[in-house]
Amino acid sequence: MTQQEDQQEELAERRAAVAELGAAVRALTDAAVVSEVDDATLRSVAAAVAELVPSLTAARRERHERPATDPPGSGHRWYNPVIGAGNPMAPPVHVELVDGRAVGTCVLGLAYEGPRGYVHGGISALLLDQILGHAHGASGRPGMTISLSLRYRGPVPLNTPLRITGWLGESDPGRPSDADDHGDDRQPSHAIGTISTADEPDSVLVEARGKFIVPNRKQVQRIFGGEDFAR
Ligand SMILES: CCCCCCCCCCCC(=O)SCCNC(=O)CCNC(=O)[C@H](O)C(C)(C)COP(=O)(O)OP(=O)(O)OC[C@H]1O[C@@H](n2cnc3c(N)ncnc32)[C@H](O)[C@@H]1OP(=O)(O)O
Repeated sequence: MTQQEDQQEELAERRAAVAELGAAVRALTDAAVVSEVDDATLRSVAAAVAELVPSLTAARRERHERPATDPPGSGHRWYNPVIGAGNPMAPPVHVELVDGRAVGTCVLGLAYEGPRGYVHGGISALLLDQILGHAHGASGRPGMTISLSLRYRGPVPLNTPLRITGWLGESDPGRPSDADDHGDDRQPSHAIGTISTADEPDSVLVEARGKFIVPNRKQVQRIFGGEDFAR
């Protein structure tokens, strides 16, 4: 086996272990928010969970440090709060590119509740921001959101397969389209997204409109210390 194959196998192992822990803690979260067991049981589970923390934090990363799952150039985000299999707060949403559109699927449990039985509006915004980011990134220029507005047309049901779709709209006609003195394309991209149930994809429950920019060199330096932020 070559050294590169060795590294690939190690990476796959690491990602599988991270996804396993993510799924286990996600199941724990789901159990915690639906549980109606007695107080003594809640307290004993709380104590048992608290005892587990030090075994995880024995080796930890800090802000700006890459996790072992996401080596430079991979473009992976195993702890992303929407798509990351390793992040227990992520549903996680499974995203595919279909005919230039980003299409996400997921089921949201009671941990994401806003109005009783329905998804919290902030969670819908989180999901849409991410899917718009994928639609923008699909053009080969991953960017950052500079504005996001939502129209909540109908409540989004929990425990129901959902479909989240994002695509790019027309560019802003009021702005220059060519590289200017910043040396970058300064024209923000408009992205549009929707949430519906998988059963009724044409019935839009939430609609989002966002603007994305591709940070120029100075901005990448200022915000990310010069590292290619999308890779
Ligand atoms: C496959 C992969 C999947 C990848 C999938 C990944 C999906 C992840 C999706 C998650 C996306 C996120 O959540 S991103 C995180 C949320 N977003 C952020 O944190 C961005 C926070 N904002 C900032 O840091 C800043 O505002 C900046 C860097 C964007 C701009 O600040 P600045 O450099 O001081 O510029 P400023 O003077 O404010 O800007 C003046 C005007 O120029 C515009 N402008 C500024 N920079 C640019 C630019 N680079 N390009 C165009 N336009 C620009 C501004 O919008 C503004 O327009 P006007 O207003 O005058 O019209």
